[in-house]
Amino acid sequence: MSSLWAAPFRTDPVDATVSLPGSKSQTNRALVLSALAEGPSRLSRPLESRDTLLMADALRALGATVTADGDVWTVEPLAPGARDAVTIDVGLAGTVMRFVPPVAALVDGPVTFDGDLRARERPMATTITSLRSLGVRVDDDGRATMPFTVAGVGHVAGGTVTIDASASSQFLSALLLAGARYEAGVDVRHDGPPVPSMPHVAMTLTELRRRGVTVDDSAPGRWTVAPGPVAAYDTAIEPDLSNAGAFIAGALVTAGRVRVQHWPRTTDQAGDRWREIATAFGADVTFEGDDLVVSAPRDLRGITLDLRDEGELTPVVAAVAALATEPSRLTGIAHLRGHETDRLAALSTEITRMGGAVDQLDDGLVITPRPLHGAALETYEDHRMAHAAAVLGLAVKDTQVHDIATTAKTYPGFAQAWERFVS
Ligand SMILES: O=C(O)C1=C[C@@H](OP(=O)(O)O)[C@@H](O)[C@H](O)C1
Ligand SMILES: C=C(OP(=O)(O)O)C(=O)O
Repeated sequence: MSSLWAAPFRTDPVDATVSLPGSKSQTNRALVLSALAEGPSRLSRPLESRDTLLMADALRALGATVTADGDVWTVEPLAPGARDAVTIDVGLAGTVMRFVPPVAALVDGPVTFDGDLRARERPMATTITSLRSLGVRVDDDGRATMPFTVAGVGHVAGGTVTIDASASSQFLSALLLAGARYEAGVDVRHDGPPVPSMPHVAMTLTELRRRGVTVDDSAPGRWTVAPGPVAAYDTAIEPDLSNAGAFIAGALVTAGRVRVQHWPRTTDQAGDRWREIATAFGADVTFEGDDLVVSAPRDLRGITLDLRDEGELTPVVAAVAALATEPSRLTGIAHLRGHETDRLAALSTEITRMGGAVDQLDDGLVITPRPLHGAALETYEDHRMAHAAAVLGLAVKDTQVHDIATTAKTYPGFAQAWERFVS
């Protein structure tokens, strides 16, 4: 049995300032590209969480060095040469399970991938088949999921590959991140329903270009990475704007106010869409210097949103929608069924458990606000379901949350930060 956390509840408006840990997506891209680079790179203010520590360990297992000195990490790239067989634990991290196999293909030695039980259920077939198309041997005993072994020989032919990245943008980002180090680079074409989470692909392109890699994304559905070196690069990681969502939501559901420190004015992060989402619910959203300030009205409007590009925001958006005054419709998010859990089913179950009304669509949710009552909410080893539960509990008395510690995937200390935020 997992432990139960009594979610803080308050009836008066929150008025708080928050400073967030670093972006998971930027930290893990910086780690991968630094491991593939020509010399040492430094990351300042990286996120130190389960997903990024798993990434650092994975790259160490492949021969990179990652050392921490305060809030600066230094990465020495992979060294060439034959390596003993290793097994990499991906945990439940999509970025580790999708980004590391194309890097492992460059290593001379077998690398086996495995992770949490749920990780074996997340879509992985595209990683395996795309590597095979690029000339890499992958042994999966026909499973098309973990555990599988990438039997690298120290170099990868690369070239043209067609994938269906509609289940996860990470399949595409993964090939682009490693592609410059393949002999022919990579020329990736997408064939299938739209690729979700396109801001994450834009982030991949930005990070590649910062490191001197030539990427062509001028043709729709096609991305070409020229073969060549990846330059060493020192980078400062931005605060994680997706994780800012819980705190913005806390202000929204209490008619309160939150100041999020150091919100970047230009960013590839999907979480930047919180500015538009909070506005759509009826909040006033402004920049004050470096900070974003969100002030919420007493009654929240319902919203109609396509969240295909920012699917990871859905759990917290859904929690706010359940506390609004009008129904909300969230679409474009069929791929969430392959996230940490089936998030559409999980949100429907948990909001319904509190007395709410949720209709599942093939690609989304319709949430109709109803008076909610406290309940013990499940979190399904999903950090963002735990954030959603904390937001619901802030507005609904006697809410308990199973396994709040699952937030350590991207935000160790979330429960303490939340208790400070609401006090
Ligand atoms: O590349 C990344 O850093 C991510 C891409 C997205 O994955 P999907 O495209 O699978 O949604 C996002 O949801 C995930 O949290 C992080
Ligand atoms: C989908 C997510 O994570 P992952 O990187 O494990 O895919 C997420 O953080 O919402």
